[in-house]
This record gives sequence, C-alpha cells and structure tokens, in this order.
Amino acid sequence: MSKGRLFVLEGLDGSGKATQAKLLAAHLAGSGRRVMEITFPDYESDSSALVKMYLSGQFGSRPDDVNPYAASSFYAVDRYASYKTKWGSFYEAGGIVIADRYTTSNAVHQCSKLPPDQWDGFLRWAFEYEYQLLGLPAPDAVVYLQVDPAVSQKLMTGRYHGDESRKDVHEKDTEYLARSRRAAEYCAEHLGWATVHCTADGAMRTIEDIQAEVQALAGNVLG
Ligand SMILES: Cc1cn([C@H]2C[C@H](O)[C@@H](COP(=O)(O)OP(=O)(O)O)O2)c(=O)[nH]c1=O
Repeated sequence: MSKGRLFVLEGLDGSGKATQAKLLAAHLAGSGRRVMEITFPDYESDSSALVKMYLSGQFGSRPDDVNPYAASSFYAVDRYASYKTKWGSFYEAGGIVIADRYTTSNAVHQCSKLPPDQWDGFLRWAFEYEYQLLGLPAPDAVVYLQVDPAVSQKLMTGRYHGDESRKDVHEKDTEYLARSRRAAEYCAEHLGWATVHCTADGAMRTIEDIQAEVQALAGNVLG
C-alpha cells in the first residue's frame, strides 16, 4: 500500500486553523475518505513538556531568549513523538492526515527571530532536520490562512477576555508577532504554499467561505 497524504494548515495565532482543519477533516470523512486530524503542539502529550516550558517563559520571558534552533528542536521532538505514537502508521498505510500547524510553524515563528539574510539557511536546516534526519513526512500541500494585521489584532485582544497574563511568550510580544507575519508572507511566497485570504473589507470572511476555498485546494492535491 502506498503512503498517505499530509495536508497542512498554517497561519498566525487566531487565523482559524483549528476550525478549518476540523471542517475539512469532517468533509473528507463524510465523502468516505480515511482521514485523521492532528494538531501541534501536542499539548496532551508529555512530549510537549519543553514547548510548555518555553511558551510559559521558563527559559526567558521573551521569544528571543531562546534561539530559533533550540526552540525548533522542542517542537520537532514533540512532532516526532506524535508521529510514532499517534498517526505514523495510519499515514504509512495510506490515510489522509490534516495538520493544524506542522514544521511550517517553525518556519514562521522561529525564522522570525533571525535577520532576513539568514532565513533561507534556517529554513533549509528546519526542513532537512525534520523531513530527512528525523524521518517525518513532508507535507503534500501547505495552505497559509492569511489574516489582515488589524483584524488579527482585534481577534487576539478578544481571545483571553482582556486577561494579558494568559498570553504565551509569543502572544505577548507584538514586535515579534509583526516579524513572524513577515516571515509567514516570505514562506508562503517562496516555498510554494497556497494563500487563502481570510479577511475582506476589514473583517473575517465567513467560516463557510474560507472552508470552500480550503476544500478546493485539498481537492487538487488529494484527488
Ligand atoms: C507547532 C509549532 C508552534 N509554534 C508556535 C506558534 C504559536 O505561537 C505557539 C503556540 O502554538 P499554538 O498552541 O497553536 O498557539 P495558540 O496559542 O494559537 O493555540 O507555538 C512554533 O513556533 N513552532 C511549531 O512547530
């Protein structure tokens, strides 16, 4: 049996990845496909311990207190554990896997810690590390859910009902978030990711509208 397919939804915090991943998985399952939805970080697993330490500020209160290679390793190891215990055999047996974030999140959120002239080198390292050295599958397609900055800002403010203390080290740092947005746009443009524009006229488009585009893109790669 040939190996499966891996379809990744990527985007900044609050872009609706989880909602869109769930709807896509339900749609594919409804049409009789063998499908599994996965999400990263895998907070339910002990393998996310270092990610949790990092995001809660135990290695420093700012994202830049942990260099991108170290932070990427925490997330990569979490993905490896999830692959080995949860979805690797399903994927290897031909199943379709829909991922809410993947290695591509290191490309967006860790790349942004480096000056732009070091991005290509970092991206080469991140993908070679996970897809070749660790042996994780490379995605068949990546969809970037793009949200206009002003709308994104509003969504993030509402997220924790004004309780700033609940934000993780990434969410607290607006300058870092702006850099991550630039890295995301760079990746989408240079790495062949498909972009879905989730906002129009200063507001989020409807979930159904966005899902229709996501389903069309999935149809192109999953058949
Ligand atoms: C999966 C992953 C996430 N991240 C970052 C993105 C987020 O800022 C942070 C936490 O992810 P996540 O829990 O998806 O964010 P949210 O708070 O929106 O639920 O970790 C990476 O830097 N690399 C990765 O591989």
